[in-house]
Amino acid sequence: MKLYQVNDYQEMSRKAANIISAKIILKPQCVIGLATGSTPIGIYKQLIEWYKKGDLDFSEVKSINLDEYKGLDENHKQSYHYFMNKNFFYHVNFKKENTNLPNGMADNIDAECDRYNQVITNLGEIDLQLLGLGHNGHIGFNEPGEEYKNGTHCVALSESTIEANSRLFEEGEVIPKYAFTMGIRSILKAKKILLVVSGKDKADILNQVLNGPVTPKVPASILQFHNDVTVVADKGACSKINEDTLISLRQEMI
Ligand SMILES: O=P(O)(O)OC[C@H]1O[C@](O)(CO)[C@@H](O)[C@@H]1O
Repeated sequence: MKLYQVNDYQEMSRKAANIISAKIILKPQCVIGLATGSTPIGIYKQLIEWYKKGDLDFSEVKSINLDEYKGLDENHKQSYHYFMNKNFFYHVNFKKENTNLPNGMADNIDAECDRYNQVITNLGEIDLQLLGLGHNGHIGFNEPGEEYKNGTHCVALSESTIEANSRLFEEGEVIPKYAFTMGIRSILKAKKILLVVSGKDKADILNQVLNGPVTPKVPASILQFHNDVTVVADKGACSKINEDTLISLRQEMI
C-alpha cells in the first residue's frame, strides 16, 4: 500500500486525477472502475478540465461502475446513472456503449447480478479501480457484515449508509433501502486500486482500514491484501493514523 497525504480535498482530487490520467495516456483502451458519492466529484471535474484542454481522450476507455440503487431508473436524479452522466460522462467523449452500471430497475435480482458479473468478466481485467470509502468502511455498497460477498449482489443498505446518503435526497423523496453492488472479489481482482478519502469525519474509519484487523466488519480492510493499492487522503482523513503507519506508507509528492 502507498499513501499520498495531501493538504485538502482539492489536492486529493488533483493527485487522484493525475493517477487516472497516467493510466489512460499509457493505455488508451484501459478499463477503469468508477465510483460515485461526493468524494470523487472533484476528480471528475479535474479530468473534464484536462479533457477540454485536449490532454485526455476517453474514446477508447471502458468503464464499469461499482453500484446502483435498486428501484431508481437512470433518469432519477439520485440514481448513480444520473450522477455519472451529470458529473462526468456527458462532459467527455466516452462512448455510451463503453460505460456500464447495474440496472437498478431490473425485476429479476439474480438475473441482473449474473448479467453484471458477465459484463465484468467480458471486460477482462480492470486496470484501475477508483474507490471512495463509506463512514462504516464500505466500498461500493459492500456493507459491514459477517462475511465478504464475492460477486455482484443486491444488498440491504445499513441504517448509517441510508442516513449518510439522505443528505442528497430532497424532502419527501423515498430513499432506497437496497442497492446492487459489485462484490469484493471483483474489486480485488482489479490490477490497481485507488482509494480516495477526504475529511476528519473519515479519520477513524481510514485508520481502521489501514491499521486494523482485516474483517468483513470493516469491508475496506481487505484492501490490505491487495498488492497495488494507492490511497490519496487529505490531512483531516489522515489525522488518526499513527506515525509509524504514516512513515511506512507515505509517499513523497512529486
Ligand atoms: O464519498 P461519499 O459521499 O462519502 O460516499 C462514500 C462511498 O459511498 C458510496 O456512495 C456508496 O457506494 C460510494 O459511492 C462512495 O464511495
